[in-house]
Amino acid sequence: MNEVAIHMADVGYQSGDKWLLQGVTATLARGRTAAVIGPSGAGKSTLLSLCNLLRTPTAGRIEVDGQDIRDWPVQRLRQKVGMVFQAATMFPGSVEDNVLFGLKLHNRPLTDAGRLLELVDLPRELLTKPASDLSGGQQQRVALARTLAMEPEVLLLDEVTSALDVHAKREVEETLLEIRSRLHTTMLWVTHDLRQARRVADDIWFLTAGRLVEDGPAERLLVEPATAELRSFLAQAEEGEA
Ligand SMILES: Nc1ncnc2c1ncn2[C@@H]1O[C@H](COP(=O)(O)OP(=O)(O)OP(=O)(O)O)[C@@H](O)[C@H]1O
Repeated sequence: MNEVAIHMADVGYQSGDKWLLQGVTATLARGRTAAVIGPSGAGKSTLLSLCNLLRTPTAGRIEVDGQDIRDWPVQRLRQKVGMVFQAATMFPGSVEDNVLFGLKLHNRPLTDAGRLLELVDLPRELLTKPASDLSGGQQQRVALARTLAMEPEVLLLDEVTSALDVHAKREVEETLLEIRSRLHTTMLWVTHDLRQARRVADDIWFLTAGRLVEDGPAERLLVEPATAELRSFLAQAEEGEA
């Protein structure tokens, strides 16, 4: 197994005549979590969407496990690199139908959906309930269980707690951290919440205006940012927290 989970080399993404990302080069080692931070519109979601080919990079290359993602069969890539979004989408049907959705779609052996629910701290009694009856926090956990059913090695998390109230946010965050320590999942975690980034990140990727301005260990970047851009971003975010 490759020690590098994700490697990006000079990655760019163009939409129309606008480059939404340019010259992104970064490496995420297996088992680590990088918090992707930066101002609104910096390209954070775009960067995530390139990693499982929801969008195709216009320039450069992205490797997962040492292999160019364009060489992966896309279903295999998406099984290996799972994604969870800000607003959990529940499919019509029961919680169980939702948890097993990906496995059925890919004709994979069905697993114990109750065990997956327990992994995300939900009681298995919920399996038979209509998914639409659950609270936002519970739906986000079901979305996570649905992704975990595919046994991904990498999780792309796009503001997964930002639609939740403070209590549910901390709970879903804790669940993710437990999953990480149990399954050693590598995570690329977009967040607007600097406090959350401090709690969860091994590494920081700081994007602004489509460029990766700084990346490296969180304990260094969050304490001694090298660039004026990151310094000013952190100062503003800290002001917002006060
Ligand atoms: N398909 C598209 N075509 C053109 N522009 C787009 C497209 N998708 C996103 N954008 C623009 O690209 C830029 C980057 O968007 P993106 O959603 O990746 O940023 P972000 O850092 O995740 O922002 P936020 O923190 O607000 O979610 C924004 O200016 C956005 O308006």
